[in-house]
Amino acid sequence: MSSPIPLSDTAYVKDCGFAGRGAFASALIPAGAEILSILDPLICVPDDAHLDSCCHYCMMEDTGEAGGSVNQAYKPPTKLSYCLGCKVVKYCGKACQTNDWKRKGHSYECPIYRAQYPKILPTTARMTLRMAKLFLAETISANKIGGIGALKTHITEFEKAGGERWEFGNLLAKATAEFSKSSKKENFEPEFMRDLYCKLLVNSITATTQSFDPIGIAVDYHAAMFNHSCSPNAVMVFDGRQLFLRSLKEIPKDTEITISYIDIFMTRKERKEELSTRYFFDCMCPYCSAEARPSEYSLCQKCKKVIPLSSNACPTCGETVPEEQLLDATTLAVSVSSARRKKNADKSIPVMLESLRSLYATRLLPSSYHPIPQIHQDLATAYIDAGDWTAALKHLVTLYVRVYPVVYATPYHPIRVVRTFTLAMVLIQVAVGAPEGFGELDFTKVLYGLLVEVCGNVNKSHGEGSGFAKMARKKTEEVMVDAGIDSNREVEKWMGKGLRGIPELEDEVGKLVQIAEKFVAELTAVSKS
Ligand SMILES: C[S@@+](CC[C@H](N)C(=O)[O-])C[C@H]1O[C@@H](n2cnc3c(N)ncnc32)[C@H](O)[C@@H]1O
Repeated sequence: MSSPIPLSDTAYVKDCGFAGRGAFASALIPAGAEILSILDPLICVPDDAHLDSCCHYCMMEDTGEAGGSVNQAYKPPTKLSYCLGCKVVKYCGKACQTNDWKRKGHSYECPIYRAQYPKILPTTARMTLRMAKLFLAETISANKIGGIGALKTHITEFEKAGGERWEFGNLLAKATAEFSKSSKKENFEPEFMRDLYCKLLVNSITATTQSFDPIGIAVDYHAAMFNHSCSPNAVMVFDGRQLFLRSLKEIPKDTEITISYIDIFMTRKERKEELSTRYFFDCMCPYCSAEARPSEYSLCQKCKKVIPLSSNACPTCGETVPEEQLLDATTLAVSVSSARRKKNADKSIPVMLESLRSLYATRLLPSSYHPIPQIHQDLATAYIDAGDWTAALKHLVTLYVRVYPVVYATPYHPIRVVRTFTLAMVLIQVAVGAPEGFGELDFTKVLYGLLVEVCGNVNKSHGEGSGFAKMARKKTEEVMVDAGIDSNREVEKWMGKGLRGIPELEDEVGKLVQIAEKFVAELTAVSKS
C-alpha cells in the first residue's frame, strides 16, 4: 500500500513497518469518542453456544418468557424462529432473514447445512464457508482496503508451527471443501479454504452482548486494520451486530490507534505466548517491554500495599519480598488460569470457589492479579444465573472496589461502565430481600451513586445514541421515579463524578471497601491450602 487510505472521518490506514498495515488518527481524537462505526460488518454470526438463542443476522438474543437474568433485562422481548430450509439458524423476523439470505450468503449455506442436518457445523466451518462465498462476490467490487483477499493469513508461520492447530486447519479445509459440493453452486478447493481459515484466526473479533459476554464471531476488513497493544488507546463495542470503535484516551493526530486482541487481565508471559502463537508477533508495547502493568503487582504481606513485580522490597513499608513464595504464588496463578482455559474446564461454583481460595491463600496476590478477576466475574455470573443475588453481590462489590479501578483505569472504559450497571441491577435484587452480611450499607444511596456513575460516563463509553446508553438512562429514570427523586437534577449534580467522587456518598464507599475486605479475608481464611 503506497498512500494512506481514509477509514473514517478521524482515522486512516497506512503501512507501518513490521506490523504490516495499521490505523492512525487523522486528527486529534478526544477521549471517549467514536472513531469508527461499522453498521454492517462483513460477517457477524452467533457462535456454537448461541446459534439457538441468537438471531443469525442482527444477533438479538431470544429472551422468550424467561426473566430474572440481569442481562436479559437489557433487551426487549424477542422470539426467534428457525430457517425452515436448514432448521439450523434462527431469525427474529422477516427483514433479518431476507438480509441474511440475499446479502450475507445464507442462500449458499442453507443447502449445505440441510445436507449435514442433524449434525451442525462448528462456528469455524460455518464462518469459513461464508467467507468463501463472500470472497467470490468481492472480486466484482473489492473495496479500497483490499477486501478479504488482502487480509493477513500468516499461512507460512502456521505451517511452520505445525501441531494440532495446523492439522485441524487442514481437516477443516478438506471438510468444508467437501461440504461446499452440496451447495450445487460454487465448490471450493481445500487450499483455498485453508487460506480463509487462517485469515479467520488472525482477523476475527469476538462479538459480544452489551454486557460483554461472548456471543459470536465477526470479521470485517475495516475492523481488521487495527493492530494490538496491551495498553490500547481504543476499544471495540458491539451493539447487536453493529460494531463501534471508541477511544479510551485522547489520541493525538498521526498516532497509531490500537486495541487489545486478548484478555487484558493476562500476565505478560501469558500475553506474549498467546500473541505469538495465534497472531505471530512479539508484542513490544510499553507493558511488554518495560514496567509490568499494575494488575500484575504483588501484595506486601506486612502492610497489604501493592509491590511492583520488579521490586525486591515494598515501596511503602520496606518489607522484603519473599521471592520463593512469590514464585510459587505466580506459578499457581498461571496453572489455575491455564486449567480454566482448557476445553471442558470444570467451571462449577465449588471448583471456581476452591481456585479462588487457593489464590488468595498465597496472601501475595491482590484481587486484580490474573486470573482472580475472571473467577470473581464468572462466580458472579453463575450466582446470578442461580438466582443467588447476595452471593453475586459480594463478588461484584469486590470487583468494583478492588479490580476495576486498577484494570480499567479509565472511568468511561465500556466494560467498567457495563459492569457497574450490572452491580446496580444486582443491588436492586438484593435490596428487596432482607440482605445479610452487608452491615449498615445504605442500598438506596449506593444504587443512586452507581446509576449516576453509569449515566455520567455512558456518552463517552458507548455513545449517546447507543442501545446501552438508552437502556441505562431509562433504568435510572425508573429507579429515581420510584424513589421520588428528580433524576435529571441528581444526574446533573453528580454528573461525571462516579460513586467515589460524590461527597454525600463517601461513607457508603467506605462501607463497600469494608465489605470487599471482609469477603476476601473470609475467602483467604477458609482455604484448605
Ligand atoms: C488483525 S491484523 C491487523 C492488521 C495487519 N497489521 C495488516 O497488515 O493487515 C493482525 C496482524 O497484525 C500484526 N500485528 C498486530 N499488532 C501487532 C503488533 N503490536 N506488533 C506487530 N505486529 C502486529 C500481526 O501480524 C497480526 O497477526
